[in-house]
Amino acid sequence: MTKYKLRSAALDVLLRVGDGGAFSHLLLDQTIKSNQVDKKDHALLTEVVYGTIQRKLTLEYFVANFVKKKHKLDPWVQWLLYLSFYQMVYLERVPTYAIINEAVGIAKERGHKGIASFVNGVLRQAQRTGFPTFDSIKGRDERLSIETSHPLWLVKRWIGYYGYEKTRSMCLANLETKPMSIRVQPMQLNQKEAIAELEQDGYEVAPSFFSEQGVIITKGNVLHSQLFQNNQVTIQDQSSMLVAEMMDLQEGMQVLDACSAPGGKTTHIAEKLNNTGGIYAYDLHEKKAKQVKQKAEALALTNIVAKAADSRQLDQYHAPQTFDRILIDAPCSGLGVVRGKPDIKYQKQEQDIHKLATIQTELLKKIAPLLRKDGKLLYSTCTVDREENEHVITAFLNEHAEFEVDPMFFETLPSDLRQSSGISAVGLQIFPDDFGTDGFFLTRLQRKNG
Ligand SMILES: C[S@@+](CC[C@H](N)C(=O)[O-])C[C@H]1O[C@@H](n2cnc3c(N)ncnc32)[C@H](O)[C@@H]1O
Repeated sequence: MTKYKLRSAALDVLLRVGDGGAFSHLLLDQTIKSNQVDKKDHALLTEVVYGTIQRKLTLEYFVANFVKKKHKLDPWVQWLLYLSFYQMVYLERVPTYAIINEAVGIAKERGHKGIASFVNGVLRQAQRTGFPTFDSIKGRDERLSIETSHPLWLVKRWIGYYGYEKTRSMCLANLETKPMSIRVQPMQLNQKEAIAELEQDGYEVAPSFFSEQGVIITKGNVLHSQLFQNNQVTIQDQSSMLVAEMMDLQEGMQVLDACSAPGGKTTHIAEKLNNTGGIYAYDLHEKKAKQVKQKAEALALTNIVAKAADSRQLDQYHAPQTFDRILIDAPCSGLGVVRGKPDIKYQKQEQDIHKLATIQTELLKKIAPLLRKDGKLLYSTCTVDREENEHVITAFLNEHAEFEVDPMFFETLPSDLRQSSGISAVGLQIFPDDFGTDGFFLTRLQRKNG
């Protein structure tokens, strides 16, 4: 694929993400497949698409500096300018003349000569004068919002919760590339063996302290490795791996996974049970339950029953105090994973958080009675927001005097996490700038005297 076609494909993805709201990682995978993008070009296409979305607010600010009536431009012209500016500012290895030539070619093909000459003029002016700094933006919060490309409401919300310095640090971390991590299938090999095999194949890797099954990939595309192709490892963020690690699982247990699709944590739980006991894995729709079944099959795990149901109604199928362990990996705003899924930060609105907090509270209220007397319930989200995390737990505990946070949860955390600034009386908030992982919240509840 020529570099020109590659950028044209990137523009198609951006247009659909920008205007249709489709998730970028899914669309990118489809584009790579349908355009038969060479393996060597995957990285550039991915970088241009993710980088442009990641920096969208900054790029809008740059474009507004050169084009007075930006809103009058067709969306594809706007995105072509963002895409080109992204490369000019952040991709030093791509020569500016090539970026301009290709943008002009795309503009000619999709529009007409007039648009091509407009695009040429804008890009050449930026090349001549350079890009504006952020100093002239009035207001500290506004400046942070544009400089790090996080919506102003989110910046203000995080500052309110965590202070300016922490917010700035999180916003900057969200612009960096996160190393991929994998979870080793323990019935096939262990962390040490996986590390040895990957190193032998030229990967640079390190063990994760979040999970004895976790391996961090610092160099190399693990999707191309034999271990991944043979289903001996699965892709999972380290924070997400901590969830099953903190469930205090033992062989033979009966487990409920109330929000299970696509099955990352269900299969981890199944592995920790060494394929014994039983896991009821629920999610809202048949299609989602199928994802869990497929993941279980791929990893040769047979202790999972995946079903479609609204988990707020599980009392119809299961008697009170049935399960040894329960996981509520709740639907959430996903603000802890914007580094890997940058479109989330523009799609989510503050009202979504309020709605999600209501669902989370309902899930907890309806599911907690299914926990056995001496059982443990783990609540987690992949978001950084007190309303969905600490406040949901606090409100639940205020209304359910028979439950408490399990003090052993804190004592059994990996030691680096025990020192973390995200520890509170009701759980652990992992921030995206703390350990190079996704932002996550987790806590463990039990019945008092349990
Ligand atoms: C954070 S995701 C779960 C990720 C999953 N635990 C994993 O590790 O792969 C939350 C899931 O909750 C599901 N969900 C939302 N509301 C639900 C409900 N009322 N009952 C059951 N599942 C629900 C969503 O469909 C979504 O798949």
